[in-house]
Amino acid sequence: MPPQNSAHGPPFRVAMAGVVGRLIRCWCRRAVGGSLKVPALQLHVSKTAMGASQKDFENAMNQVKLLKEDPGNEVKLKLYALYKQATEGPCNTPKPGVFDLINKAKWEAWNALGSLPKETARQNYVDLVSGLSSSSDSSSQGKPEAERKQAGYETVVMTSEEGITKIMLNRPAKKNALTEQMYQEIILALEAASKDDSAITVLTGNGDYYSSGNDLTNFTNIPPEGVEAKAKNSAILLRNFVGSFIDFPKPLVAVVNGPAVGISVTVLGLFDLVYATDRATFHTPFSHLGQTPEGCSSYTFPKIMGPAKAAEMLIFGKKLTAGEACAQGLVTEVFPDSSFQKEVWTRLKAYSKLPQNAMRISKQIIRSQEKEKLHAINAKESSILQERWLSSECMNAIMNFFSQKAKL
Ligand SMILES: CCCC/C=C/CC(=O)SCCNC(=O)CCNC(=O)[C@H](O)C(C)(C)COP(=O)(O)OP(=O)(O)OC[C@H]1O[C@@H](n2cnc3c(N)ncnc32)[C@H](O)[C@@H]1OP(=O)(O)O
Repeated sequence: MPPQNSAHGPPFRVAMAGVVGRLIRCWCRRAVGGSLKVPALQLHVSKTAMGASQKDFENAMNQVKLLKEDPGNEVKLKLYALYKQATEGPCNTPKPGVFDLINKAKWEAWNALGSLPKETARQNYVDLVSGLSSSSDSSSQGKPEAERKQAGYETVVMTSEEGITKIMLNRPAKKNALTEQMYQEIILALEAASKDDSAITVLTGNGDYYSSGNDLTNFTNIPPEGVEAKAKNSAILLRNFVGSFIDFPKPLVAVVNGPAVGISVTVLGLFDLVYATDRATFHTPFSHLGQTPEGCSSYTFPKIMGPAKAAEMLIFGKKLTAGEACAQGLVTEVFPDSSFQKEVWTRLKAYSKLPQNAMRISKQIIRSQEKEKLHAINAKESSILQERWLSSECMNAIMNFFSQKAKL
């Protein structure tokens, strides 16, 4: 008998029978479909392959997603083969049948690598992606500098001006819901911002929302390996995403231009300043979604606002106004919507002229006191969510959203 939260247990059967059967059939088609996918989309990473080159490997996997041009099937096959070799070693599966053309091509590409060591395959993957990225970037090099918009991002807009790097979530039609690509682009953007010459980094949203949190369609893109693998990969992505906020070395400011939901609220506890328009609201409907807190909020929220107020938000899903969030210490200051942008940017431009190194070192002294603890909490929250995502409570809540477009 499979466990209650198994992909093949009751929740899955309920979903199959439910009004969203069409959606599930679509998942299944994707799962057995013959399309040739670039392996970066499968974020499962060998746990044994740790160290600096593993980080390069993960970055390369993220870079593949951001390629502007399709590299073509030959290169995709090469990437696939190197990825498999780097993570699993020499080809270990039976050769697909003669009519299974795509899987046969993939198998042959992997098999052709023979006994190439995992480390070499990982290095070759990184080198291949680096070559692809630089040739795809070269097409944007002739852009006027005045644009100051940094190339390579599709779901966020990254700009640098007057000592401030701004990362703007850019899916206004979907309320800036965070897709997997968006999480990855934010990780990359934060990494780039941490190394650029700006004094301050800002995260904000385009349109009327700051962000509606995790894009619930993320849960519908099930890989051939199944829902357990999906949950595992999502937990890795979540952990990396939150980790890049924990480790961010410079002053980090949230310019909350409208309502914020879910993970876009929880990570606010890791920012140095949170400025909000009076139109903003702060909502963490985790229990409604059968989920549990992330973004280190199980630790930062009780610390910031006290355990009772934290419980109201994180357990009972109480939505706070900007004024309430400010009174509870989650928001630094609230501005009238009519003058929000002007007032906030004037303030930030003044701050950006303060001595950079002093600001950076001050931040690091503050963060260093609990960095390890935050990473441990992030790991724990991510692993608990990995289980939660497989629960019937969570699956049913997501089904509801898609079947009724239920508003929380
Ligand atoms: C891998 C890491 C995982 C980390 C996990 C994090 C947990 C969380 O973040 S939990 C929070 C998840 N978010 C939600 O539950 C919000 C769901 N959305 C809503 O409740 C509503 O859309 C809204 C209250 C945010 C806005 O309602 P409103 O009536 O103003 O606008 P809509 O017509 O509903 O939205 C416009 C458009 O955008 C789509 N959309 C909005 N938010 C999401 C979302 N989170 N996921 C997917 N899609 C979203 C909405 O479906 C509409 O799409 P269509 O125009 O195609 O209908």
